[in-house]
Amino acid sequence: MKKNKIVFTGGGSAGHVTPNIAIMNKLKAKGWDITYIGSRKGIEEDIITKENIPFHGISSGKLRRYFDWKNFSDPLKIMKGAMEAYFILRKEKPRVVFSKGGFVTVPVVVAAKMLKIPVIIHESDITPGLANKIATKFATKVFVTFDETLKHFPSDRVLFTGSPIREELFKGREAEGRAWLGFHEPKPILTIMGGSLGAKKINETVRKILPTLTASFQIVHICGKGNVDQSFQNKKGYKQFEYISDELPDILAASQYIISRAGANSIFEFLALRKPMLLIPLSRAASRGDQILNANSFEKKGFAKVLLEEELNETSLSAKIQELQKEKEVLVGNMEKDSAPNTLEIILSEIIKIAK
Ligand SMILES: CC(=O)N[C@H]1[C@@H](OP(=O)(O)OP(=O)(O)OC[C@H]2O[C@@H](n3ccc(=O)[nH]c3=O)[C@H](O)[C@@H]2O)O[C@H](CO)[C@@H](O)[C@@H]1O
Repeated sequence: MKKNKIVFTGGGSAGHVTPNIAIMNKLKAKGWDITYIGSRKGIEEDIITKENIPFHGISSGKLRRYFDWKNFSDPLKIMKGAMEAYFILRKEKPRVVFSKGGFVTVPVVVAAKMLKIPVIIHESDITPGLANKIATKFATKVFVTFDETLKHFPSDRVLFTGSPIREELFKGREAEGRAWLGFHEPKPILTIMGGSLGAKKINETVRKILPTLTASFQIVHICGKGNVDQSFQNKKGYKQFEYISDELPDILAASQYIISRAGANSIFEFLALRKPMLLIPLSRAASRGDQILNANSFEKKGFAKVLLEEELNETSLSAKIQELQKEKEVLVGNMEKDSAPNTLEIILSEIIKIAK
């Protein structure tokens, strides 16, 4: 077995990748050697190679609980992925595989189990996704972001850690953010983030009320790959991006308000940065409803306002933004009182314990 090697996996959307960065950077600083396995051509390849971490791409397929013609071809892709993962792990000989979820992780954890390599998984959402449900069967330990999630996993293997947040996010500089955006007016900045892959209905509704919005705010709109609308490119006080990487800390530092999907990692980042947020969770029609639970938990704790996608239209969005402005101080006050666990320390010490 090679000394000090840990393999990370996770992908499909940025939420299954960015928390790994927080942990990998800390482990690297402690002298651990890190390698990543993700899907070929997935969002993870770009994000991870930018971090200078060796990346192995494998074949991956989606697991579905509903009929789709791809249900015939995807199992073959998953089997191919498992074989590829098996040979990578056999060569890399890590002490632990850390899996952040997403379909690509299933073949990796299966291969790790075959090679008797301990597996740790992290579940970000209140209820476990299908990939993590399967992966749990092969896991030595399961970390969870929400304490409400503890009941969904075997009590002897689950640990409440909270959400690992990249350190860079706390180093944002407001003035640099405003300068980079070219926002020089005193109006507050409202950042709209439709999840790491974008959100069509949020994008459309925002653009419909843009004249009203830009009268009160300067708008940063992260709309997802292929969703930038060229007809709004020269609109004053409105900047669109497909995805923001290195500049995100500065932009969040410059933002007074956030409108976002309720992806677990994003909302814990906004909480840590004390940003008043309006959450528009992905609907049950398009998901298993995990974001609705995430959003409801944040609303109940007084950290966020929530607008359901089914109720999203120009009028409801405008009204909720006004509520957000009115309740800003209360929301920030509640966030200030939150005592988050010492996530990175807990996670690092558990990983190292299992790796030894
Ligand atoms: C459509 C879908 O299945 N969404 C799921 C996915 O969301 P998604 O991938 O959108 O994940 P999150 O909102 O949890 O995290 C997104 C991450 O990407 C970063 N980011 C985002 C946009 C950007 O321009 N730049 C950037 O760096 C955010 O700071 C955050 O760290 O994983 C989450 C965590 O399991 C789930 O809660 C979501 O339900």
